[in-house]
Amino acid sequence: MTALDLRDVRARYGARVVADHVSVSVEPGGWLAVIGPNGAGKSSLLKAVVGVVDHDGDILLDGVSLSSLTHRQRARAVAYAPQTPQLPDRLTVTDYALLGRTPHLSPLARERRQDLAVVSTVLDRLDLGDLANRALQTLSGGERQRAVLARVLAQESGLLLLDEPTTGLDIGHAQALLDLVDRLRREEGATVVTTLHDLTLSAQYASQLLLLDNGKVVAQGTPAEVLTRGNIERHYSATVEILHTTHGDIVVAPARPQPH
Ligand SMILES: Nc1ncnc2c1ncn2[C@@H]1O[C@H](COP(=O)(O)OP(=O)(O)OP(=O)(O)O)[C@@H](O)[C@H]1O
Repeated sequence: MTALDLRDVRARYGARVVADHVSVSVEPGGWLAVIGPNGAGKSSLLKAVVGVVDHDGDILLDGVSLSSLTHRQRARAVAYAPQTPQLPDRLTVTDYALLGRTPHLSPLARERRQDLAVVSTVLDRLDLGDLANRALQTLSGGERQRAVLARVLAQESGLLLLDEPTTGLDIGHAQALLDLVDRLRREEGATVVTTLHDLTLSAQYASQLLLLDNGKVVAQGTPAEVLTRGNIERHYSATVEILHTTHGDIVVAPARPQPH
């Protein structure tokens, strides 16, 4: 169970600030979706939490500053799936997912039976069991995407940072993946932060949204508060309608502008 607090966080590349004044709290087991147009600073904000992009301000995990954790403590606490991971193509799916167990092993130790069991369960949950012995380079785009998630889930961290986890997945696999993450959140108390371009999915899975535009927080709150037609038209320059499923979930539908 991990609570995440960002207090006036600024993510920057040298002097170039790409996300500024970000303050948000995610309760243990909560799901925050960071949304916004291309280049808004979403990935950079996630990378600041992982520690691979410089930041100012405070990032706290259960009240403890991330900067005070050792590399190994951070690796145990935070699991991260980048948007475009560089994959070691020759590894099999199992060996790649086992890399997620590294923070749990003592230095130079080999993985234990227990680590193999964790990986095997994760692969089954992600519908990758049949591909366990295949080399990554032989997988389809969506299968590779799921292999990346397998490594992340095998890490069994309290905080999952997933940058565009549904990119390249068909609607069924996207839904299955988000459902699985949602189950980990509900049953095991994992705290989740995702970036998502699919606003409908962000509304249906996240409890809280943070809308970034050009590095600034322009809206934050529940999906209903953030996903208004005005906000989306203003910040994405898109024409949309906000609809609802029969269960009352928000659907953000592109509405082709009518010719005059
Ligand atoms: N390594 C880097 N060095 C300098 N600037 C960078 C670097 N990486 C990203 N940027 C810039 O930071 C800004 C935010 O990029 P970021 O990738 O965080 O946006 P994003 O909201 O995730 O975009 P997208 O939806 O297109 O993935 C962009 O202007 C980008 O050009």
